[in-house]
Amino acid sequence: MNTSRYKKTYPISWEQLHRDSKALAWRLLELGPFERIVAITRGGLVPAAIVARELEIRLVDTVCVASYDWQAQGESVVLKRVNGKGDGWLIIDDLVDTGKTAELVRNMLPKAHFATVYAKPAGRPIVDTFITEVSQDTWILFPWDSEHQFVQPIVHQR
Ligand SMILES: O=P(O)(O)OC[C@H]1O[C@H](OP(=O)(O)OP(=O)(O)O)[C@H](O)[C@@H]1O
Repeated sequence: MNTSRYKKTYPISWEQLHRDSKALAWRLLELGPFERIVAITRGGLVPAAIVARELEIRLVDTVCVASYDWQAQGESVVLKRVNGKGDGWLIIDDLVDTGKTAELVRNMLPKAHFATVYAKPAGRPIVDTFITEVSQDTWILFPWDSEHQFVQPIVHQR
């Protein structure tokens, strides 16, 4: 595991994720209509469900991408594709970081609108719409990857 590129952690609660995904839906409302959502697994699944609910989109597909080098963001492999050019489709992911995943999926569906909830500077140019930017050296800790636990008072954390 290579954690060296992260200096900060940005923990996100379920409530915040819900709120940010709804903010994304509000923005996408202006840019649609979209006939179908393509969620990038696995991180895109929860935001895609929220956006699908808010925009009343009932056609939801998945593109399944696995990166085998957790936190180091090494090679990504497409495990499942969808066919089509993506005209009028909406691709949803939780995060664009280096932009590698987005590039893969954009090549697959060049006409689709690409939206993420969070974006880091390196990946930002490749997405059409996002809500919150975080710095490149921040590790976004999603609610499905974490649980509540005791922490030391901050005076003891230095
Ligand atoms: O811009 P990139 O550097 O490609 O990183 C962004 C991708 O990384 C995360 O997925 P992850 O590889 O953690 O897989 P998971 O969603 O299945 O956990 C996230 O959900 C994006 O798909």
